[in-house]
Amino acid sequence: EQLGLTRPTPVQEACIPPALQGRDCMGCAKTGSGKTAAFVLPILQKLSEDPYGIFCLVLTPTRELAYQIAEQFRVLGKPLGLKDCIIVGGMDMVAQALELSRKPHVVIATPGRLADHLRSSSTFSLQKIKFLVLDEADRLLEQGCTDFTHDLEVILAAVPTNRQTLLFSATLTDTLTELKQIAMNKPFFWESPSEVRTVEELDQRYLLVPEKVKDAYLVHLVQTYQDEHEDWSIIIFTNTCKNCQVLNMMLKKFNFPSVALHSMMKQKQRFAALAKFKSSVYKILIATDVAARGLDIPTVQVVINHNTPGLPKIYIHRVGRTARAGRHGVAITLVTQYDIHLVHAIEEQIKMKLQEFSVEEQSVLNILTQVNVVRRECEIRLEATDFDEKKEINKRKQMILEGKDPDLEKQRKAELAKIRKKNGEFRSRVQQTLQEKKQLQLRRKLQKKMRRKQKQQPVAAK
Ligand SMILES: Nc1ncnc2c1ncn2[C@@H]1O[C@H](COP(=O)(O)OP(=O)(O)OP(=O)(O)O)[C@@H](O)[C@H]1O
Repeated sequence: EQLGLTRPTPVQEACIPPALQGRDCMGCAKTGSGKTAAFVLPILQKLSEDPYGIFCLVLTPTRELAYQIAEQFRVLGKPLGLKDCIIVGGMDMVAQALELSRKPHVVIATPGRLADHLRSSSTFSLQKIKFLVLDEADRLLEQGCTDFTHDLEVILAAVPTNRQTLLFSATLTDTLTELKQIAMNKPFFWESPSEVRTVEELDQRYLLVPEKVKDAYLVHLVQTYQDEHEDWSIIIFTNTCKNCQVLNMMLKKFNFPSVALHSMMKQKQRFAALAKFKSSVYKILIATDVAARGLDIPTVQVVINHNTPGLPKIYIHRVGRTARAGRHGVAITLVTQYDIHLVHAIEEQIKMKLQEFSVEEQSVLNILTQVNVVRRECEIRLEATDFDEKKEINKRKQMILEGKDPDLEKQRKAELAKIRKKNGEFRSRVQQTLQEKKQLQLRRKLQKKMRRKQKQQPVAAK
């Protein structure tokens, strides 16, 4: 009541009772529908009945999301005097180990850093946890650009089997089989009943643009929003860290209040950028998919996809950063001639058609040359800062911070690739042998049949 939550959302209404009854739960509900409170509330209820630490472990794919979930635990758990602890990469490991040893009630972690702690320290134990939560569960199991599977193995080996497991996401269905191996206790499964996979309050548009004039369209869209709206904030998603950085430099050149968020930034810069965007110091956040999932920023009215997402799932999460908790929002996807098949795949998945967004072409043409010149200038400036080289250095630094040896990691990856290649070759050899055997059997059968026929023919002739 104090927080203005007067009625449960459908996913809360469906999943809180079975969670309170002690059942494992898998909740698949649309973006912005209150999945976080759907697991936080029953956990707090159970914790209040039998408080101890470490009572619950929440895993989530990004560091920003871990802080956001912790915030929800803090707000809802304040009357209980809840003690939480956030374990994510890019932050001081010693301080984290100390916090873990103090037995907080709830640990909210990204898998990589938590697995590192488990490998390297014996100052804490997850052996007694009652709840294991995987938020954005499908992402945690995917082998995407960040592969969590090895770290998950380490974590799952450290938690008890008699725990209660809660899995949530807006896109669970592709990974159901894998998820059931984690929520083993005949999980209660709930999926929002609507066929369309995005929220009704979201106006979904596409804008067909030639690749070379994409940025001019982007500048035009942002300018229009700035001119026509008083209270506005936009997230622009782009495909790479470098593009994210260039676009931010470019929009700044045009005096737009923008800030970037991507994985090549230092963690402190990432948090600062997000905090300033949340508090509307900056009205535009340019981000890679590190911001695609889970972030709950109610003021975001527009999402612009500077590139069409390659996977419908990513589209669903990106556009879900607006139109949250019953609010309205717009998502505009810039589509080039090469991306039309991607839009079709998205439409097929979300079960609805995107509508065309109309733009006054002349206004775009008027700024085209200027935008392209500014973009080129920004690219040259960025190249001068060794951004690509930094990427390599950052990767190595990050690994060292996480207690890994970069060279060993490289070697490990190469060996893994070798094993995968060998396995692939072995599989194809087996398949080939099987096929050859099949053909041989078929040939033998045919020969037998022919022989039988030949034997019968002279008899018939007689
Ligand atoms: N019962 C409720 N009534 C009103 N608002 C709610 C309720 N429960 C949660 N909310 C609010 O809805 C917003 C979205 O919730 P939340 O971030 O949990 O969404 P989500 O389903 O996890 O979305 P995503 O799939 O994008 O991660 C939050 O600001 C939260 O405070």
